[in-house]
Amino acid sequence: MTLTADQPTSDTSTSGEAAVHVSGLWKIFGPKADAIMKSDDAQLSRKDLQEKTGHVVGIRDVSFDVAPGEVFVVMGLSGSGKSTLVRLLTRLIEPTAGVVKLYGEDITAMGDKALLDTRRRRVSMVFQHFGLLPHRKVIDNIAFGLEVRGEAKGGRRNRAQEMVDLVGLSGYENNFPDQLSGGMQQRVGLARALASDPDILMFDEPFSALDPLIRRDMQNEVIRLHHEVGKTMVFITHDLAEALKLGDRILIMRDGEIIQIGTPDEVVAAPADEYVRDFVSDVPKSHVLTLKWVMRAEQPGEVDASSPVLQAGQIVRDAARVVIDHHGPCRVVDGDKVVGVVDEEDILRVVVAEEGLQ
Ligand SMILES: Nc1ncnc2c1ncn2[C@@H]1O[C@H](COP(=O)(O)OP(=O)(O)OP(=O)(O)O)[C@@H](O)[C@H]1O
Repeated sequence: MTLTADQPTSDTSTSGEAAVHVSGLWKIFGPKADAIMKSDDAQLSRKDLQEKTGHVVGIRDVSFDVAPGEVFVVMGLSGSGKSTLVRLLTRLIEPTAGVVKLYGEDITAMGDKALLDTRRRRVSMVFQHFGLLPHRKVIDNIAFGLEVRGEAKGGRRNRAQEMVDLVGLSGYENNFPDQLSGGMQQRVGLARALASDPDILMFDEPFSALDPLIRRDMQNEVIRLHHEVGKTMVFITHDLAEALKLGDRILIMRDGEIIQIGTPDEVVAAPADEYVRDFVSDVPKSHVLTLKWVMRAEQPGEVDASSPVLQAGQIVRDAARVVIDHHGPCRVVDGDKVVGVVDEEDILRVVVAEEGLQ
């Protein structure tokens, strides 16, 4: 979600119990992964390890927490390890080392039955290929997970109908998947994922196959649904614009490693290295940066109690009108405390730098 004045910047550390807790997670692909993990070879680069042993490092020593209700985006180029990571989060593939906890439950230590149960209760996945059952109507596709869970027919029908309405598919309940457009099929996928009322929704590049306008609609749909149902979301994408639009925080991966974790404005304003800088170089800064990145220290006497007040977390573009209309410095506050000032020039500097990009 883009940050607005009344949305606090999400903290990079999470207090209390995390929705997803990952620590020291590794995945090495190949028959001798466990032996490699215990040897010095684990320290080799992905390329060197592959050349020496034929094994591939999918994920290397990854740790992070996702807070309840957060939209956490994992982004990276093809081959960076995004799909491997999301599969490890539900143990669809076995980690070579490390711990994954979902709402405090250590799934890496569970037996098969407990794992299945936790997966069913806690998580729903939405994939790029919708995985709809072609011979079932929309409503029965949506109810499928509830059926597997053994819920009674009446209850699951009602729940599925609620989900049909929630994702805007009313009137299409009795259609078959191939009678729907790609965007509508993905809405069925979303409704099916939500039907079982999971704590966490995981999306693996769900909109990559959709054309740009439908894709934008679906991104807005995810934002709307997040406002309505408030679920924790882990969203995988290779598209930076999508990551910036949806993420409270973004994890950027390269070669199976974390390069940066930050809020959209942190990633754009303070890229961790050249790889991230390259990614964000085309981003229109005024759409992402918050006032905290463009404000300056207050000079004595330049603002007073009548100067407009703006929140440090407000997006530059959204604050521009107030600042420009005021014709003078405005106060920037974090909570009640004045933390800096901005004037027309500070805003224009960002906007003009952005013009230079085009
Ligand atoms: N089963 C496997 N066996 C061997 N190597 C694998 C396996 N699965 C993934 N890899 C390798 O692990 C690395 C990470 O792959 P992964 O699919 O997680 O990346 P990705 O970021 O999701 O890429 P894409 O966007 O193309 O799906 C790649 O080098 C890939 O070739």
